[in-house]
Amino acid sequence: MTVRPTRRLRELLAGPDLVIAPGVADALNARIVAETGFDAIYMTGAGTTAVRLGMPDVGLMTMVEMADNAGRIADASGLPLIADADTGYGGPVNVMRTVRTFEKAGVAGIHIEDQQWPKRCGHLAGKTLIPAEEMAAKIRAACDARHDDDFVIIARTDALAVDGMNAALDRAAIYEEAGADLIFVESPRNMEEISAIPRALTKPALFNMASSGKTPFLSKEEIAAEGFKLAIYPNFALLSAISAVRKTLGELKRTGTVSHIVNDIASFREFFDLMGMKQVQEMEARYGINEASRVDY
Ligand SMILES: C[C@](O)(C(=O)O)[C@H](CC(=O)O)C(=O)O
Repeated sequence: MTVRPTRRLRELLAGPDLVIAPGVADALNARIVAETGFDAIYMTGAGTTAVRLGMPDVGLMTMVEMADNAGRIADASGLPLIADADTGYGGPVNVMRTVRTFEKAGVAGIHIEDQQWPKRCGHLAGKTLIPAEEMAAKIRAACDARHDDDFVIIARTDALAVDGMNAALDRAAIYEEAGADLIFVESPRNMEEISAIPRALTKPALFNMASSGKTPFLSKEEIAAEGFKLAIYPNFALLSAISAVRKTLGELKRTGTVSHIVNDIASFREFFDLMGMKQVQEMEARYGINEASRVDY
């Protein structure tokens, strides 16, 4: 019997190692995360907004759009997925529906944050917060709503950038008390702030290895040594893709041909292998259809 993704995430979190979850915004990149051998995966909200809307992370995606995207990533990767669920998309009753919708999508856990809606990327200026008690009620509602006790609820606070470290840690304690399984203190700016976070908590801590440069770029050993349990790398796959696509299209525009770049990019074969064409052919063979397609591609 296959182990539920929620159980697998719980087992990873209970294990001795730092859990590393590269972020993606779509099913294709989810395949690459699985192929590379990671144990867990993250759905970035900033990346999802970029890929689905071509817009910045300022609270434009709806709950259903986010859960739909998450379901596709969970399916394509086969890995336990931690998904960005922004603010939970409303008050406690909205949060309950959010939890159930993400659960149904096959997600293993979500983080919800204490920003006011419309929220913005945690590494941008101009954030505003809801009161800590309001957020605590949302965390309680999230925990009550889950059908699967293994579904992981992560409370994120954006208070550090708004009200400072003491306020952020006070909020973290309130969210722990409300039942959060993990705590995500957004955008620590230096080693002193980074170190203070896991030390102050009673629950495991999430480290956001964001690309903004506001949080120092730490190695997995350094992140683990500080006492964090889960590290997300939201946008590095997407940022790599932007550079690669720009280079390829720039060459096409400049030279009018692709002949000189085909060896530098993924081949047609690699593309279909990555998408699971071999497995599709096996299924076709098992069900006796499409004899003609069972050739090498
Ligand atoms: C974690 C995050 O919410 C995301 O959308 O992935 C972003 C990450 C980023 O923009 O680098 C965040 O607000 O930190």
